[in-house]
Amino acid sequence: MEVLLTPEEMSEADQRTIRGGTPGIELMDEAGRAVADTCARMMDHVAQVLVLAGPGNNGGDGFVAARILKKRGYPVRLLLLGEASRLKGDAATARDDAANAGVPIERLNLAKLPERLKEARLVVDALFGAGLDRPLEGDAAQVVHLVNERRAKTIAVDLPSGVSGGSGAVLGEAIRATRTVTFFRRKPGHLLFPGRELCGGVSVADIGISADVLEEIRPRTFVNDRELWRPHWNPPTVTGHKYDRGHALIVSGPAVRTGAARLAAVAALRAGAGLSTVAASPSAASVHAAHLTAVMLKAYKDEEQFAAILADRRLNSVVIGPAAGVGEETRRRVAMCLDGERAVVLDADALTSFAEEPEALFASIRNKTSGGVVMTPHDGEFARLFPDIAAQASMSKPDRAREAARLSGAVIVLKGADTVIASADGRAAITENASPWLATAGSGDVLAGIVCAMMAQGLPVFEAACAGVWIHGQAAKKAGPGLISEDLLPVLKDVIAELAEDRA
Ligand SMILES: NC(=O)C1=CN([C@@H]2O[C@H](COP(=O)(O)OP(=O)(O)OC[C@H]3O[C@@H](n4cnc5c(N)ncnc54)[C@H](O)[C@@H]3O)[C@@H](O)[C@H]2O)[C@@H](O)CC1
Ligand SMILES: Nc1ncnc2c1ncn2[C@@H]1O[C@H](COP(=O)(O)OP(=O)(O)O)[C@@H](O)[C@H]1O
Ligand SMILES: [K+]
Repeated sequence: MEVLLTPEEMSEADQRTIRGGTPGIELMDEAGRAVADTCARMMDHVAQVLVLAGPGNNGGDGFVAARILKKRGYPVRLLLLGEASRLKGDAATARDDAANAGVPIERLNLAKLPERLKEARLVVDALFGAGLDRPLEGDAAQVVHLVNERRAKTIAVDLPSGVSGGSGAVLGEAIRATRTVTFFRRKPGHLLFPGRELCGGVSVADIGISADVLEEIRPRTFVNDRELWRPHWNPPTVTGHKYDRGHALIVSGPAVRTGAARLAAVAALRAGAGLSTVAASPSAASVHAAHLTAVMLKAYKDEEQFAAILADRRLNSVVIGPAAGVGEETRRRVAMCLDGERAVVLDADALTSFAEEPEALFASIRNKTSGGVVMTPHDGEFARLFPDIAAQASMSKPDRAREAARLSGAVIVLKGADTVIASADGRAAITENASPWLATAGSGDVLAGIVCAMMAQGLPVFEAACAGVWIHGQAAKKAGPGLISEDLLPVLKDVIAELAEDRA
């Protein structure tokens, strides 16, 4: 399980380490050394390196890197943004050490920068890191613009300058790096877009901070990797029964919109639910009957018959929403699904149907005494249900999802290229295994089915949602470029097989 540290948590890790007896300058020396090592690895021969240093400790790391590279025989030049007299503490010490080692240090001059960039084979961006607290403008923005325009090979120290470590947002203007070297642990901004795209490859350097500090800091943001939820997933036992793996129920849309429910129902079965059943109106059921094999079918004429299907408690996890239709009928069915012990995945039209009265939906979710609820909105659906949270542009995606989880009581899967899963207890996981080929019609329906299957198998709700999103991403990798959502279904078998092997 990989934890991510917000800039505030990282600063706490630094401070705890310093209080524990490691001087800050030692941490800075290690950070700068890691940057210098990366520079050396990225150049096949000794050539000119240009270090751009900012006014804080990020700049301090740049001074250390310049000093070490100089000692190793690299021609180095350092350009300082702002006045040397403003440097404080460790950064001021690092500057003096670099000057004493003979590093040529100049004040950064915009007019001369293009020429300096032309001379350099590699640029080190040590302008701003975790301390970025407002948008870059003026000279700082100009510097970034000129570096990006030059398309020079660039190593970012900690973060590409201009990228927020907490949210991945670009504040004003940001460096497009070839590689980013960060320290101790990755930050959310390395995984969240647009930051992720600007980092290039990310490496994490050990700078002498002990993992013990994490016990005190208790980070709440994680990478959605396999380790996060794998301990909760089990392959079938030797003498297992299909009911041991749960029974997924997928509520279908009308006769002309049945595909979404089938995608979810087959996905649920493939993702390991012991049984999967589609519930449909008689006209929709006759369409399904021509297509379904291992998935079962139950027709219902009216609300009473729908209630009779729900009365079977073995159907322990339900998906409602894909192509369900927006309106009162869907709202009523959602309320019926929530009124019980089973786990519920609310997707697509089940979310949009409550755009006018989200509080009613949240009340039904909060009233639920057992069985988890997962909501799987994309940004548009999220803004319909949580307009006030969506309007807070400066809030990070994990914080938006956390707030929505707190408000609604559901686990929120906020979809996209960097899907975030968050729960009301404050945990949030960021996904990095998705493929852009998932942006295709019906892929969300497949995801809803997989998440439903994970809850049917008894995973706790947050872990079930994380597992579902991860498995969806792995399936896309296996299906490969050009996939359509139906292609995700057969390859789920391979993803599940690998999970099972992994344990063995
Ligand atoms: N002892 C420590 O705490 C360590 C810190 N390290 C480095 O220190 C960095 C954090 O250092 P700092 O907290 O000093 O922060 P930064 O060096 O990232 O930036 C802070 C400085 O930039 C200014 N600033 C912020 N946003 C600005 C904007 N938009 N335009 C103009 N000026 C702006 C601030 O007023 C402040 O002077 C990390 O990213 C990492 O590179 C590493 O050396 C490891 C040890
Ligand atoms: N650019 C992207 N990169 C990776 N995954 C993506 C991208 N765009 C969308 N996805 C994923 O594809 C799925 C699309 O779901 P959704 O928007 O509900 O579409 P649909 O309703 O067509 O099924 C989600 O799991 C989402 O996270
Ligand atoms: K930087």
